[in-house]
Amino acid sequence: MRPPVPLLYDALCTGRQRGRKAVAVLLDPDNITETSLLHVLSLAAIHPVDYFFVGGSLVLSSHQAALIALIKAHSTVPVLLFPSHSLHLDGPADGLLLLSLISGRNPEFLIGQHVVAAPRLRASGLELLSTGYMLVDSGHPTTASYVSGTAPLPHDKPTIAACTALAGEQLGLKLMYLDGGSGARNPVSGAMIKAVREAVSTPLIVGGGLNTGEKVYAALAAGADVVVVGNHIEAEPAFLAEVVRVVASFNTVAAVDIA
Ligand SMILES: CC(C)=CCC/C(C)=C/CC/C(C)=C/CC/C(C)=C/COP(=O)(O)OP(=O)(O)O
Ligand SMILES: O=P(O)(O)OC[C@@H](O)CO
Ligand SMILES: [Mg+2]
Repeated sequence: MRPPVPLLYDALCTGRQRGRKAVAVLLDPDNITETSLLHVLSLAAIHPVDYFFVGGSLVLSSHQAALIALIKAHSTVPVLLFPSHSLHLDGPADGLLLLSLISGRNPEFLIGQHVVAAPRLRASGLELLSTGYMLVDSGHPTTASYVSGTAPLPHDKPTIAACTALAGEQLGLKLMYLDGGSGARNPVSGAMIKAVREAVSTPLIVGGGLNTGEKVYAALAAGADVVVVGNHIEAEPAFLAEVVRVVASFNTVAAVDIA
């Protein structure tokens, strides 16, 4: 099968070149029902978001494909699978964050899962976005670090994160994702985001514990191109409006700069 045209990746790169910031809402199939999803979709119709990421560290529920179909029935926003395992590939998504957990030293999450998934991924026709995924210590163990059996990057070591991202870029990974983990008590620091931003030229995604407008602002100001918000929108869907407002404030400035 011919690989799909890299529409999502091209849009990310173009957005980055123009200084445009983006927001992704993370929908965890284990924490969302059809009713709560419809509510988020109705809010996103008023406060437009750029991506829906769908995934979770465990995914015990079996309705991931149905949830994605529901998104597709109500929204044109691209859906990217954000799988933590090669078992979590179902649903009519547009693309997939093909994570390699470069902050860890567990071969299963650096290459093992990918080998198992490769034939299915090729047959899926999904746009694959190869992503250097870095878990960062957020003050307490997160499901993602526990499930992957890896130590996260130390919170106060931006240089290690920068070298890790640089190595990932040199290996050909096209996106970098700094993640404090779902529900992180402390989001990734501005110093670490800035260090990674300066080290690589790939688009940079930042998430984990972004539960106030100020934290979203700080991540974007430090150099994130895309912010991901999951838990706090699950708990308080109205937060979506605030996140979108903060992201839009950066894009207004970018538009004025270009004009
Ligand atoms: C190659 C394929 C298809 C899969 C491998 C994917 C890899 C390497 C994953 C890295 C390790 C990992 C466990 C990542 C978690 C990513 C994820 C979906 C995070 C969001 O889940 P959370 O929301 O943090 O966790 P909860 O489920 O606790 O909410
Ligand atoms: O759920 P939150 O804490 O917003 O984190 C989002 C995401 O980056 C986790 O992988
Ligand atoms: Mg979650």
